[in-house]
Amino acid sequence: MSVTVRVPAKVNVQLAVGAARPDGFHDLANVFLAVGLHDEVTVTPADELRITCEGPDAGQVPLDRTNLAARAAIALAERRGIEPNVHIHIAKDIPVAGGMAGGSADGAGALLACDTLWGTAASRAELLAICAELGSDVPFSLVGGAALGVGRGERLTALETGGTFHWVFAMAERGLSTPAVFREFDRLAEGRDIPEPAASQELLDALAKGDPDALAAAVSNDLQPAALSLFPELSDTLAAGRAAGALAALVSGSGPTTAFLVRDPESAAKTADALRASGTCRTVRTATAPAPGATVTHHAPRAEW
Ligand SMILES: C[C@](O)(CO)[C@H](O)COP(=O)(O)OP(=O)(O)OC[C@H]1O[C@@H](n2ccc(N)nc2=O)[C@H](O)[C@@H]1O
Ligand SMILES: Nc1ncnc2c1ncn2[C@@H]1O[C@H](COP(=O)(O)OP(=O)(O)OP(=O)(O)O)[C@@H](O)[C@H]1O
Repeated sequence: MSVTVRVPAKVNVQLAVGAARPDGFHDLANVFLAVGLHDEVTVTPADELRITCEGPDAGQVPLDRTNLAARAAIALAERRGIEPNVHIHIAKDIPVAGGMAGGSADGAGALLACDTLWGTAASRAELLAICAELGSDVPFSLVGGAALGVGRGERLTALETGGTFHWVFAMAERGLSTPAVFREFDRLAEGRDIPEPAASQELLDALAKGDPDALAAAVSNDLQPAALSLFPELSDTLAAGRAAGALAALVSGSGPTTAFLVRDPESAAKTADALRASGTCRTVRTATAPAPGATVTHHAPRAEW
């Protein structure tokens, strides 16, 4: 028996960040949009917990119990008093440490895959609670679509989207650590009053209408100055995308992946070509949004030999 789950990456179309809380986290108004770049997580019964990973960034993925997919399997097994004896294979297409919630996607994917494999029948509420324990972005990886996340970003409200949005993503030569970017945000914010984070009504209306021009006018990312401070070369990538005619250019979440909103598939191809030619990034991908959340794509008995 094996189960495969497909899980999307995300881009944050608004990331409003409040002051650091006593627990070190920051309150957010985090508008997530799931995009059509995916990891696939396959689980198969095994003698002990084991992780393998394939894909261009596989070398950077931890294969021990710190992997979010392993932590998800362990969390569910502990709740049911069973052993997490499963082989987890990750086919990784989401950039690692790119600000697109790749590790979170694998956590949500492994959780849904193990629940299906083990027949543990967790409710949606229990799955979401386990996701929130694993990381702030993990609940969104499970639900996908578009959502507003408050608190650490883990308390979600689904959002309406009125159409398909076209995106181009430029992956950088190196990663950025999410905690380091939040620390840089705190450093840059020192001595300033930080307003309570709030979702922008213009942005929610633009999503609901499916209007790319209105969305482009409303996107914002409070972590962008911190990401650019740690990785100044990203300004060149943003400038290259803007010069190619992107409607909006922004850092995705904590970066360093940069995201370009474009009007249609033709503009996506043109912007992607210009970014590739600019020599300011490692790889370039196009994708549409919103994409569905974690989905079981394969659930079958192991082939008989
Ligand atoms: C930047 C985003 O990707 C935007 O969606 C998320 O806020 C980060 O989500 P994530 O990677 O799932 O983050 P977590 O694993 O929960 O936390 C990693 C670290 O990021 C910082 N962190 C994260 C979320 C948050 N609301 N405030 C924070 O300050 C903390 O230093 C934390 O120790
Ligand atoms: N399944 C996983 N895939 C990738 N990285 C993982 C995984 N599990 C744990 N990690 C660790 O998490 C770190 C961040 O990886 P990840 O790809 O999730 O970053 P990210 O996309 O920037 O995250 P986010 O957008 O949620 O802030 C990696 O450097 C790695 O050490």
